[in-house]
Amino acid sequence: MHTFDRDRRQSVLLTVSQMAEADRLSVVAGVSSFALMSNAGEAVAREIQRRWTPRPLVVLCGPGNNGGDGFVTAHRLAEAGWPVTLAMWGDPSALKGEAKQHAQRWQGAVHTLSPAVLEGAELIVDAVFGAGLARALQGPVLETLTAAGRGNAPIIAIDIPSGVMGDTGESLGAVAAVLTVPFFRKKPGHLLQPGRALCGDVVVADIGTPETVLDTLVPQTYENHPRLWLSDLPPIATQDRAPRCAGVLPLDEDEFRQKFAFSGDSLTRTRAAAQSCSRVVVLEGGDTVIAAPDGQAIINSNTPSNRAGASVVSRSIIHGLQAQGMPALSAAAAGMWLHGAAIAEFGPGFSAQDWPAVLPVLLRGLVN
Ligand SMILES: NC(=O)C1=CN([C@@H]2O[C@H](COP(=O)(O)OP(=O)(O)OC[C@H]3O[C@@H](n4cnc5c(N)ncnc54)[C@H](OP(=O)(O)O)[C@@H]3O)[C@@H](O)[C@H]2O)[C@H](O)CC1
Ligand SMILES: [K+]
Repeated sequence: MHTFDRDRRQSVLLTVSQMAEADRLSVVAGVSSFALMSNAGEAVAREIQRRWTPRPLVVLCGPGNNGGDGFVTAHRLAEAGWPVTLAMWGDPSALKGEAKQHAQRWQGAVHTLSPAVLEGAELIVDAVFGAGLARALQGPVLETLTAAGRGNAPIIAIDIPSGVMGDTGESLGAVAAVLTVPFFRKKPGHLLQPGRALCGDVVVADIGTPETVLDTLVPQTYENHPRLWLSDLPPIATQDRAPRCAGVLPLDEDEFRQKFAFSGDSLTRTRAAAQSCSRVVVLEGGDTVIAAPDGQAIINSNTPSNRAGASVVSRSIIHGLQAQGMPALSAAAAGMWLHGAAIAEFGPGFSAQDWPAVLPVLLRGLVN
């Protein structure tokens, strides 16, 4: 995990402040903020056109750059012949920078944000707040998004559903999207619950951010993926009952609360626990977090999101891997990922005894 190679970069998660820094570094590297926003809004339009034929679509814009992206998406889809209605929360003349420039290119009306603008909508684009969410939704924003959530029109969120905190996945009034399009990399809030469930499908768009910005940012959080640990994987032996995992402390929510008093989101709590006990800690759940004492953390995204309670199977796998010399963080990440993949492949009835038969199938899938 300590070698920051090209493959592992694909799994990086950036915090809200790291993403802002990535934007700043992109500009230094010669990609303008105007271009980043064009690329962002166009990417969202493209993802919509890939999935739906033209139909009445309402874009809900906010007062910052998330709203700016929404103006670009609206502009691009209207150019392509879609019937687009745009509504904005806040005063359009107060928009700044590239959001203002992109808003000026929008030829249609700018309606005031209210539930009434949703009338007749068959698709809704949520571009109210993204990374800049600073407090709970209220007033017309909350009323309009709540009405959108109650209706039948699918919601597409630009960057992250408005109301989900990018660093923690906490919801401050968000409604569920069917599709979320973040840019460059995901943020922890796309994987931590309830954020993960509110995002629907997550499709990361390339908006021209140079990969080299990651050299400066030195991220510490990853989405679990075999590319993080495959090269550390030994042949596997398993135990048939839940063992003590020497360098790894796997805990479900109840066990965690009995042992630690940390509060906050699961990423923050697991990191704090790992640091305090100088071991790799796994907090099992629908958004399992694996954290090392040095601050590195991996969020597992292939476990069913309604999962709760301890898993004898994943603990057995972790123990088996560790017993064969796999480093603790890699063993914990591999164990959780392989368990999630096994459930997806063979169903929840899968047990530790099935493991020797299942592993080759999973490994073949990975190699292919
Ligand atoms: N690399 C990238 O990911 C890029 C992302 N882009 C897009 O930019 C947004 C982030 O833009 P930013 O302007 O920083 O933030 P927002 O648009 O999300 O919102 C900021 C404004 O919203 C106000 N705010 C925040 N929370 C609330 C609330 N609950 N109620 C009312 N108003 C709220 C905030 O007001 P303040 O008073 O707190 O200042 C701001 O006015 C990112 O999400 C992407 O969509 C770039 O376009 C391309 C690169
Ligand atoms: K949004």
